[in-house]
Amino acid sequence: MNGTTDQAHHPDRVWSVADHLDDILAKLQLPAPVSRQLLDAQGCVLAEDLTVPLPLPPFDNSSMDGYAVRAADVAAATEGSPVTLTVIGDVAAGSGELPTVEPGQAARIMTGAPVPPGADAVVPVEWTDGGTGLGPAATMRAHSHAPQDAGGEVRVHRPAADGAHVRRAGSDARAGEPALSAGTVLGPTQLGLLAALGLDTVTVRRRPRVVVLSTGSELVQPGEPLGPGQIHDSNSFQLTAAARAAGALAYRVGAVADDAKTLRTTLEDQYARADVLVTSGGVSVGAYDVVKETLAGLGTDEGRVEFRKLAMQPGKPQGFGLIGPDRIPLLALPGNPVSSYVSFELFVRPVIRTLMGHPEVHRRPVPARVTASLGSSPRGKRQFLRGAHDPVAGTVTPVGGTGSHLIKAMAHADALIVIPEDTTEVPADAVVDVLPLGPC
Ligand SMILES: Nc1nc2c(c(=O)[nH]1)N[C@H]1C(S)=C(S)[C@@H](COP(=O)(O)OP(=O)(O)OC[C@H]3O[C@@H](n4cnc5c(N)ncnc54)[C@H](O)[C@@H]3O)O[C@H]1N2
Ligand code: MOO
Repeated sequence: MNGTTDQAHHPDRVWSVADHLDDILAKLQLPAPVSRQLLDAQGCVLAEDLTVPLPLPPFDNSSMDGYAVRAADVAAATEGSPVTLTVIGDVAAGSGELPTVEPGQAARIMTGAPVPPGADAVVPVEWTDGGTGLGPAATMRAHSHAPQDAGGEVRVHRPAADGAHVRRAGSDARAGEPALSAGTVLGPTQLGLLAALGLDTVTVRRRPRVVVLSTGSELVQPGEPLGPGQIHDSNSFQLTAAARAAGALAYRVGAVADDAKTLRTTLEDQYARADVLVTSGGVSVGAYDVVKETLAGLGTDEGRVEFRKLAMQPGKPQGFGLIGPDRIPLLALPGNPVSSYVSFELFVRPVIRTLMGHPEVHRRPVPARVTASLGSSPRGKRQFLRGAHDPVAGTVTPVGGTGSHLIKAMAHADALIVIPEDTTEVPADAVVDVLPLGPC
């Protein structure tokens, strides 16, 4: 705040979900694209338009094991009156030197092998006697057992039209045409295409490095016994896993006690490896709400974190700012486990997706019919309930109640049910928006 009347940042302002999110996204700076080896780019977003450098396939090749022939030679072939051709050799996949097929000749050819000069069609081996003289063949004989089949004669029982069983050079992709456009998420098939095009590296947006730390003197690591008043730190695991699922490289820092100095030095230690900092806990109005105390009091050189009230439930108290010399975005989420997870979905996930250049920044809402009454919802707040979504039936069933401590119920839900600010009752069979929480 600048001391004058700044309505937008007045401490009493109640922020809408959309305004808080817009403010966060507007302050992000996209990192420069990087070059990555293909498999290191999996799941990343392409940062440049790519052009096909060479045709696919690079040369005319056979789609069948059989005989490369001149179509005119076999036009009259039938089983009763086969056409006999002289076999001039084998063309295997990877063959460099190719024989020329003259009239009356055939070259035995394997799937993927280049169609030799002179030939304009391929007759599958099943339409021939395979060189055996014994009627229709089911297969070629292995070269190691019957090397003589690379020569001699073959009887062709059926005609093959010009171009039959030939995969033309460039029939998949022509040199110079677009291969993939910037913004494409690189999955297995896209990486396969890049490899086929001969590219070994690709320019992508790098995955943001997200550092997650939880705060609270009551927190104990899983695996440790609980003392009086203690609970296990679940948020840092949940949020780190959620950051990974969103596409980030996420690092979990153990829970920090409610001590301003420790929190500050712990955060400073993370500056070098963080593109985004996420904290949980310590943001409400208690006497030990150390995140708020520490970050709200940062000097201007250290950045500024603003603590806000949002018109949402759960997730009312939120902090956001840019801190440290590199002005790293920091999102301070509320400590209640459901609140921190819902806040992650609504605010941190879009940050990660924006930084990685992802075309789908937001979860897409889908309509669903509620199978039971959702009860009352606070007026003026956007409420996010947990639900089990059945996309086939188009229904959603509430899981657990509204309490933001209900960790087990959340683990059994797969969607958030969104109740708009102006809705106060949702009866059974009403249609609501749900946000499915699937992997993409
Ligand atoms: N007088 C008021 N009290 C509270 C208000 C309010 O407006 N006035 N807001 C409530 C709301 S809403 C929320 S949400 C919480 C937010 O609290 P904090 O962010 O300060 O979080 P803590 O107090 O540290 O913890 C809250 C709750 O969550 C548990 N917790 C915290 N961290 C973890 C963790 N890593 N793993 C598992 N559980 C965690 C903690 O033990 C508390 O039970 O404030 C309300 N209070
Ligand atoms: O907003 Mo708190 O997040 O309701 O529990």
